[in-house]
Amino acid sequence: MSDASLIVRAHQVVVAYGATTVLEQVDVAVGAGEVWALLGPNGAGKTTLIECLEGFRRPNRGQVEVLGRDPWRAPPGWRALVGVVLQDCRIDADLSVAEYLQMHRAYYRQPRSLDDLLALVGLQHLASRRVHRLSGGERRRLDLAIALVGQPRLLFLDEPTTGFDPQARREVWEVIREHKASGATVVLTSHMLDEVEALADRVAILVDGQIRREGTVAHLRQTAHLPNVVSFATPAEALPRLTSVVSTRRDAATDRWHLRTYDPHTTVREIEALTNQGQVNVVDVAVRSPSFEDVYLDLLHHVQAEGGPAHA
Ligand SMILES: Nc1ncnc2c1ncn2[C@@H]1O[C@H](COP(=O)(O)OP(=O)(O)OP(=O)(O)O)[C@@H](O)[C@H]1O
Repeated sequence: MSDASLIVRAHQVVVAYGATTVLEQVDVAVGAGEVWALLGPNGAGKTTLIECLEGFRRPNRGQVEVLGRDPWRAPPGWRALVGVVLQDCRIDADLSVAEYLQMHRAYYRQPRSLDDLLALVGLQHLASRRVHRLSGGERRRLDLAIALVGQPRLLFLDEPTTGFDPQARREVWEVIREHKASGATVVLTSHMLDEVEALADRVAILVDGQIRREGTVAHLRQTAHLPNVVSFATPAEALPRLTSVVSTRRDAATDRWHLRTYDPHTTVREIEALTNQGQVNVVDVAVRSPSFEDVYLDLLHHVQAEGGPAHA
């Protein structure tokens, strides 16, 4: 990726709070139209890094360039190109949803229409509701609408769907995908791994102030190399040995076997063969690949065991 195509670039960024260094020579490169997700345990330094990219914090050392500018010294026009949904947006104003959005629309030369914004986040029916009377999830939707008022080229989303019901989460994912489809770039921070898997083109894992793993979800899955689980129900209390299986476990309460395997196709064929030979009577075969949460936890475990920095 050439530097010219980068929307977000950080080079050797260092941030310290007093004597404690919380970001250690962090590099970031996010291209136009990408959804880049930043993961990491509590206290890893994610918010600190994102604040540097948003221009709310000045690194002690290193360079940051976002949309071609140093965010810390960027001109007012730059901020209009950037949308931000913070983790905890407190809105104290005694305004209705529509009035609040209108107030934000006034900051932009070419804002989205009010109707468009309300429809985008599903708040049409609450346009006249006082903002302070919104539920947590409804307020979060308003936060997203505010970030999208100016049709930003770069959108920062910090835990964007906290407090959303499952249907609302999917709707917001669609909004984010549509925004990306319009050519915008998204920087996402979330502890919800299904959300990250659904949205992110690339994922970076920050641990103790260093990006220790980075890549597509598929790449990280391969790196983790976790087994699949083939499970099925059978009254049989013992199974013949299957060559493709790493380990087996029987759940006596449900008469269900769980077989860990790196080659689920072969395992399923081996089970079919046993059934055809009349050796066991197997029903309800299911194959489960590791979730992205399993993958993340496994990578984190390895990173923490390694101690020092080691990029995947
Ligand atoms: N203003 C501050 N002064 C001193 N220490 C701070 C300050 N802000 C954050 N820290 C510390 O810096 C470290 C990184 O904090 P940061 O908020 O960036 O982590 P995070 O990865 O966003 O965590 P979380 O997932 O819990 O939101 C933490 O140990 C935190 O306690």
